[in-house]
Amino acid sequence: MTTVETKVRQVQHFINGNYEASSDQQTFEVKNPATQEVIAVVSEATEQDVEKVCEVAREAFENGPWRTMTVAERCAKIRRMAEIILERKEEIARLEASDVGKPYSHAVAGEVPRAAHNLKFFADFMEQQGGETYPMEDAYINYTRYEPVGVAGLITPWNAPFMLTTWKLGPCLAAGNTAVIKPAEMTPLSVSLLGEIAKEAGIPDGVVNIIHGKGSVVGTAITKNTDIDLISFTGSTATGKAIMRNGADSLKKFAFELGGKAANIIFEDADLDKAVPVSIQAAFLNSGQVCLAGSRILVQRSILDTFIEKYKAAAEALVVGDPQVAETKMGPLVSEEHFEKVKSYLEIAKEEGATLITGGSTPELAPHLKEGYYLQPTIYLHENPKARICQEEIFGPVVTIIPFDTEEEALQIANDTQYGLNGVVWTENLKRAHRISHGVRAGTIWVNCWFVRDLRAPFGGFKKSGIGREGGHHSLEFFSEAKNICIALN
Ligand SMILES: NC(=O)C1=CN([C@@H]2O[C@H](COP(=O)(O)OP(=O)(O)OC[C@H]3O[C@@H](n4cnc5c(N)ncnc54)[C@H](O)[C@@H]3O)[C@@H](O)[C@H]2O)C=CC1
Ligand SMILES: O=C(O)/C=C/C=C(\O)C(=O)O
Repeated sequence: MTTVETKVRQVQHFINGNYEASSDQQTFEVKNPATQEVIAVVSEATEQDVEKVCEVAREAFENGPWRTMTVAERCAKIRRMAEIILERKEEIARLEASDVGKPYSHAVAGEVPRAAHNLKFFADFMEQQGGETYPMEDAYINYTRYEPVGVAGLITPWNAPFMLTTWKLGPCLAAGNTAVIKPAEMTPLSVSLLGEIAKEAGIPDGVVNIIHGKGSVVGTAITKNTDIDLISFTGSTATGKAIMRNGADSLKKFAFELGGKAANIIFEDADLDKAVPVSIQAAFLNSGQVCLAGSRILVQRSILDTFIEKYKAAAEALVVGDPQVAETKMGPLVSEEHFEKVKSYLEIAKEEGATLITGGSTPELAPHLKEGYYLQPTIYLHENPKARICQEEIFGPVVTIIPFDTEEEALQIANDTQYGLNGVVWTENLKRAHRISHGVRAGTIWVNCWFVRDLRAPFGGFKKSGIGREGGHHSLEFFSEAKNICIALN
């Protein structure tokens, strides 16, 4: 029995407090990746629509009440958004499951509550902010204020649409900016609800705006628009580069959280009872469509056979199926195009001489899922860390085990990548844990755990994994302009 939603939704832009169609009435369809059913018809913006939404957000910033209202009043409204999200969490999680294909159980217990927390956290955090003061003997005193930057373009990806949009919207609003949100065209459903949620929470019209359409058209138009002062983007490294090029003429501020190819390093003294299940999560959560995925598992050779035996059994035990069903641990890939991209790596692995440990084809599925974009959890073993499957971000349920002998070799392999978003280390040796954590060139290192998030901590990537940091005061600084005021005391 499937609980997959069959109603076709109409999704429109949210501009100045109202949902509306595109000026030319163009739309595009969105499909459920588990079944290929059409689940939504979405308005597709023209460049003129983008101009309009940016003007609305600019007007709301310059002349609306948002940036000048008290921080307490602003933050109360943001906290109310968080409450509404929790009140509607089942509905939002159902949408995320039918749009992205991620298990409902994960969305309802993990990502949607985290989305509410993103908003509440930044509202609370903003209220605690102070500033700096620098007295110059008894002659002058300097003090700083943090003021909003202006209009923010928030361009978000398809893998965790609702959670990742609120991760940007929280600090953007708390700091007093207005927003033009551009959700990924493949997964716009949950994010489109943020318009009505903002309105119900009492956020003034024009502060939160949402515009739908292709990245190449709508994303580019937002990036080039002179009413937009800054862009916060999460997505692929290639798109990050395009945004930087297109935003250069208008000299925008950028925060980029881009791709990854994290090393998950398992030393011979690791507690495998913990390392194996967490490394399964790290590889196959959201079908591996996670920028933080531990998709290169570096295993010390002395425990290679034991690790492979346990890891293979755990991967084969994962329930792959209907994202709407409680038992499902892994759903489909997000789209046909992405499915084909991920499958192309199975051919590449064959050509590169990788050893297939398990997976590599479509799983046995219930009849209603036969058209879905499903792939088994797939594990390869490869001795060559330079192979493409060890270097490129596959963004699917495909993981490669790479053996190593010494600590130095592990570090060398871990750092032999263009990416540097995160790394994972499994060892019971405290000194080694520190040594490896210091040696891996990445923005977050998890020791004996993975994807544990404290929203105060800096989050972002080294190398091609990003520019800048999000989290705590890092986010607020990005969404603020610091102003120094110097006062003569005599
Ligand atoms: N969180 C992450 O790190 C993510 C990484 N990826 C990686 O990127 C690969 C490609 O996925 P895509 O859907 O193509 O991701 P993408 O980076 O193209 O899409 C992310 C967002 O950027 C927008 N966008 C696309 N082109 C744009 C442009 N020129 N200007 C402004 N905005 C633009 C999209 O509409 C979407 O809202 C994946 O296979 C995966 O490897 C994709 C999504 C998220
Ligand atoms: O926890 C965060 O703030 C960010 C998580 C990012 C992803 O899940 C992703 O982009 O894949």
